[in-house]
Amino acid sequence: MNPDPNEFFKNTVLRICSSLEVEKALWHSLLYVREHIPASQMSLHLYNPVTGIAETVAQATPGKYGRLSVKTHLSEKARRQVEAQRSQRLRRVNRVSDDPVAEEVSRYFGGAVQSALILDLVIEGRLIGVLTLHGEVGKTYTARHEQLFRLLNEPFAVALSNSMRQRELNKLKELLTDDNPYFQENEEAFSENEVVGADYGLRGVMEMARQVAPLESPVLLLGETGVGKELIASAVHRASPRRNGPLIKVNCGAIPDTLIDSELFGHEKGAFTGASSMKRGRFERADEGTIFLDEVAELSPEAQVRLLRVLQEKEIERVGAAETTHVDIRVIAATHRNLDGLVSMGRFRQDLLFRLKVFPIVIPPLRDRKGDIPSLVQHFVRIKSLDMKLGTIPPLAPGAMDKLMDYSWPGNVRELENAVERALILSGGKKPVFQEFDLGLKPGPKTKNVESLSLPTMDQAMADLMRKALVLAKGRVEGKGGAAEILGMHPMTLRNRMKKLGVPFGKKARAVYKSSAPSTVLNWPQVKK
Ligand SMILES: Nc1ncnc2c1ncn2[C@@H]1O[C@H](COP(=O)(O)OP(=O)(O)OP(=O)(O)O)[C@@H](O)[C@H]1O
Repeated sequence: MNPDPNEFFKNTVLRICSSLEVEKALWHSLLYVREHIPASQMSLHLYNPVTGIAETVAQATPGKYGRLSVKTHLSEKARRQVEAQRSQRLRRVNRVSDDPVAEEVSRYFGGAVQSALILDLVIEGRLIGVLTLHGEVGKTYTARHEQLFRLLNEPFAVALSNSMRQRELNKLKELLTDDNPYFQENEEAFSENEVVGADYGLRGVMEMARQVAPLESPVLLLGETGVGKELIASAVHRASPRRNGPLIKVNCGAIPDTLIDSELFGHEKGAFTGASSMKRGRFERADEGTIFLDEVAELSPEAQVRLLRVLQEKEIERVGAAETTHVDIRVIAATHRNLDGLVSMGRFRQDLLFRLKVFPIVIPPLRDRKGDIPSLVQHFVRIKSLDMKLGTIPPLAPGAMDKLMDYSWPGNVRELENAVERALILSGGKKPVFQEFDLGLKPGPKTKNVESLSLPTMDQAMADLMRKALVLAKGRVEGKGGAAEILGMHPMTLRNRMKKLGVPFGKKARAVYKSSAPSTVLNWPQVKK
């Protein structure tokens, strides 16, 4: 029986308004809609044209409904299709697989052989999301079905838009309640972001940071404690397309083993004693942004396995949850330890190291870039004087800078920062003479707080050489000027050795080698003698 369009519209709107939960409203609507249009499933999607991510947020079948967050990175072809079909707001397809966008989005749910009606939800010319109705196998939709379905644009656009607003509010509420310390950390990271020495002692580092920032590749920051690894991580995030997303820091060494799962992956309500409400983990909080895993070498073997899984699958499982959640994250890891050494001692997983060490950046210690000390001192004097409301920015006492330059700075930039602060406090802001430097700072022994490293093994030295050859060959293994030719080896033998030693090569790695200027070759991690 053909329903009167007005009746159909009115009755569906009543169902949409029957619940504040968009997934329940979708289900009620489906039960009514399928009395007039053949339908086995209805789903709601969002699309972000900047990231190219389509997200399925709710889905209903006659038997069940659910709120979801299943994200699909659309291929280039599908993204072009989204743009091309802007003028055609309703699409009727005989098989879901005939439509490049629907095919990719529904891959996760099956149903590629069903017919479908796909409606762009638009209000005041703005695309809010997409409503999809899946038919039954073998039954195609008619122009009449299309005409009825088109009527659902406005009510569903309003329902989806309200639901998304509510989701944003909940996210903010969570951030402000259970995530307060991280939120503050992030705010700080963004306001104090000047990298002193970017054009001088840290020029090589910043060049590498700039090269890798626009890519999605993981970054591994290596260097002694206090050299500025977190600062560089923040600089990479800010220069990346994810800059508007969160930068979530995890100090892997500071979380007790018993809490690490729930901290990183979150937990469901009632998952264990004390879990009185659902909590999102830090990976989930970093969704559409960057996660900074500081002191990554301190993770327990169990946590390393789970981290590897997140890096491979881009999925996490909250403690006590039956389902997995997709996360869209970029990983920056840091450590002051010698990860290769830890791998050979069996304390760090080799497969995890390969995943993290796609693009290593070594940050040199302060004693190796003394030229940065004057500008760092000036920088810290300025910001600390402002913090302390001294009302003036004091000059250094004569000779103080020479003493600062002579010192070996085992604690690196953080130690220098603290020394400046102490000197300003001692001088009381009146006579800013930096007396403490005269009294306390004697040139120390040339201490190195980086783990003492023995001679490289043959394998380490070979792997290092291969990476350098790949940078010079812009990632090409074979052919004229390729890494095999540079090293005087047969390409097949080189590939086998690189596989064995875990040196990344091939299409994906090529982009990274290509974007590394030959001048950065020397910045690959060196094994110190
Ligand atoms: N190049 C720099 N310019 C300005 N400030 C810097 C620089 N490098 C480090 N700092 C400051 O020194 C302090 C230590 O830096 P940061 O925390 O980034 O080091 P880290 O290597 O991550 O330390 P850790 O190994 O202890 O985690 C911070 O206050 C940071 O702002």
